[in-house]
Amino acid sequence: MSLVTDLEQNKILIGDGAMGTLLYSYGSDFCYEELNLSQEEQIYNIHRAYLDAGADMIQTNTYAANYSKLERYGLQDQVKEINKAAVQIARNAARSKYVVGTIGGIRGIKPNSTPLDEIKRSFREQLYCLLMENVDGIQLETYYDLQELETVLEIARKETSLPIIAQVSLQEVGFMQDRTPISDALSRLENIGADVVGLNCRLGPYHMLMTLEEVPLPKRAFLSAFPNASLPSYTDGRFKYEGDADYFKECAHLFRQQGVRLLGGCCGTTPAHIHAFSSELKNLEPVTEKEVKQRKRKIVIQSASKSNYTPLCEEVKKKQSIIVELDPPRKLDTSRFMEGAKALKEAGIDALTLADNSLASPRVCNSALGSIVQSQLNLRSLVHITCRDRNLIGLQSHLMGLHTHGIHEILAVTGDPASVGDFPGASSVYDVTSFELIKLIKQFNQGLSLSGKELGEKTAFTVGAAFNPNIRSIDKAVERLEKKIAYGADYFISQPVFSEQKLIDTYEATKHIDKPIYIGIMPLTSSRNAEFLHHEVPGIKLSDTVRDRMGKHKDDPKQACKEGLLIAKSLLDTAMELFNGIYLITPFMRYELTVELAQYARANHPSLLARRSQNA
Ligand SMILES: Cc1cc2nc3c(=O)[nH]c(=O)nc-3n(C[C@H](O)[C@H](O)[C@H](O)COP(=O)(O)OP(=O)(O)OC[C@H]3O[C@@H](n4cnc5c(N)ncnc54)[C@H](O)[C@@H]3O)c2cc1C
Ligand code: MET
Ligand SMILES: [Zn+2]
Repeated sequence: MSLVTDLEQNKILIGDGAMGTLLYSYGSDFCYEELNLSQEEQIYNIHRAYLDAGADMIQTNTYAANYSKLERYGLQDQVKEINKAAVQIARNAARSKYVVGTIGGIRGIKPNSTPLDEIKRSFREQLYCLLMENVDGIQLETYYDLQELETVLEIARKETSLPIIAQVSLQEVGFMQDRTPISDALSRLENIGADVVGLNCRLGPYHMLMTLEEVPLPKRAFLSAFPNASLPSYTDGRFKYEGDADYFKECAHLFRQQGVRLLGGCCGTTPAHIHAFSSELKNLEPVTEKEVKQRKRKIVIQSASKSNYTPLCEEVKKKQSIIVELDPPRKLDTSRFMEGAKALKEAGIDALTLADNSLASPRVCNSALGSIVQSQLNLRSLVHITCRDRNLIGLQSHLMGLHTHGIHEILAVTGDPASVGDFPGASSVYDVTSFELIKLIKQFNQGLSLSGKELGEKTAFTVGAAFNPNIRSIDKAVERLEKKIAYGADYFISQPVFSEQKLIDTYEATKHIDKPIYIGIMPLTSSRNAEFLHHEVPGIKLSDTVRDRMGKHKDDPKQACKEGLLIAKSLLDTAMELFNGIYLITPFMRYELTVELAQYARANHPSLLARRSQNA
């Protein structure tokens, strides 16, 4: 008799429930799979408890017993011992019941770049260890990434004719993380040769049942479901699941009605949940027909404001343009900031850029100010977003807020680490890199959140990325530009450049790049400012001539400032010969300096002037 023949003979089989969360509830907090070696009896007792509750099939305690996951505990060299012990314990407990060797997905819910090659290596090793022992089948479970599951299932199918159960985890009702409908995912797994296809983990019966309503009965496979007990709560520093196993009694019938033939539990479930399933379904046959619900197609609409919005990067491709950074204040009074924004608007700039807590110190929220600037001054705002201050939840909520405020221009940057700022103990989040942030923003333009959830509208963001031409090897910086383009960057904004030769070198190194580059120009305000930048800011080097020129006015702040403006104007002239975009950086809220530079550019560079009169 095999598991599959049992299923073929119109039986509903009951699987076991959670292993990991049960061990956690008993106080284990290390590597659950290691317990196969050190706490054999405890694992045996858990298996027995599930069997006594009515399970027809149990899983080996090997969910994470592969190289990639054991490596976190320094146990990567014990893959064989751990899997071997797991099967032996389960086999002893199961007696005549089925034992399946469980292998869990490696890629989690967070976008995870564990390469497929590593996954394959890790998977093969664990699979061989399990197959060498006496298992009745293989259970592949908790796969968020369909590509990963398809890859490992293909391997497993070639290696064994034993029954294979292949289960994905829901992202939301009806869908995988990459927006593949669950019905398509399960049919692909069936086509690769899985004997049982289904769902496990992350969500409970409610979401799984709604999903299964849209899933037809597979033709050559059987359906399985291993729901979580509930959503978890976090209380007193511990994760907890609702313990109400009676709820699973009613659910058992609903799963049966959806055509499920193998029913077990995942996180938070206990022997009591499995008993609820088994006692309700004991004498019932599975359904052989079902009505499948068709999902209503949602229409994703283009953002209302997109139709009449011309992105900065489109404008700058045609004519030169100037954007100016004016950073939100560190204090609550925003009057000088607003005066500056108004003066810059009058000087004819194309956009105001607002940093995101630059140098990792808190400032008035740039999106709040950016929104006020747009609505009160009718001046385009370009807000910077760092990966430092917001986790994936905060980042996405922030993007939705920007969209709501009609802000479409974003500069996506890593962000100076918290250690350089006013709160060195604060955490630097970095859930995503600047590359991934660019991609995430572009996904919003498809109307999808990071996890593939529909946003109901497409955003109209254009994404700038940072470019640092001041590093020693310009080629490396250019490589990063190319990579950022591959991730979706529409244009670049550079760190300030302080030498004409550097401008020329930068032009030469980037002239093949077909995305606009805004070259940074920042007026020096004093000799001390020049020396600080030269000596203390990574990557920035001033030429001797510039330092000498500023040094001559060490004791005369007014003259030093004038000299700084002269230097900036000269750099501006060169930059405007070479680049279409200019990015003026306002030092210390001294907007009169960037106003003067913007006016100078207008007066001295006809192409910019021409565009102004065209727009007028
Ligand atoms: C125009 C502009 C605006 C900025 N605005 C802000 C802001 O609002 N708030 C803020 O906190 N910070 C801001 N920064 C600073 C920025 O976040 C940091 O300078 C960051 O280290 C570089 O940003 P990035 O996203 O381009 O980094 P990336 O290019 O993604 O680089 C990420 C990491 O790789 C390293 N790296 C970069 N180039 C190379 C290379 N060639 N080889 C090897 N490693 C490399 C970097 O040091 C960094 O640690 C801004 C920078 C620029 C240029
Ligand atoms: N079967 C595994 C366990 O219960 C599944 C975990 S899903 C994160 O430990
Ligand atoms: Zn689970």
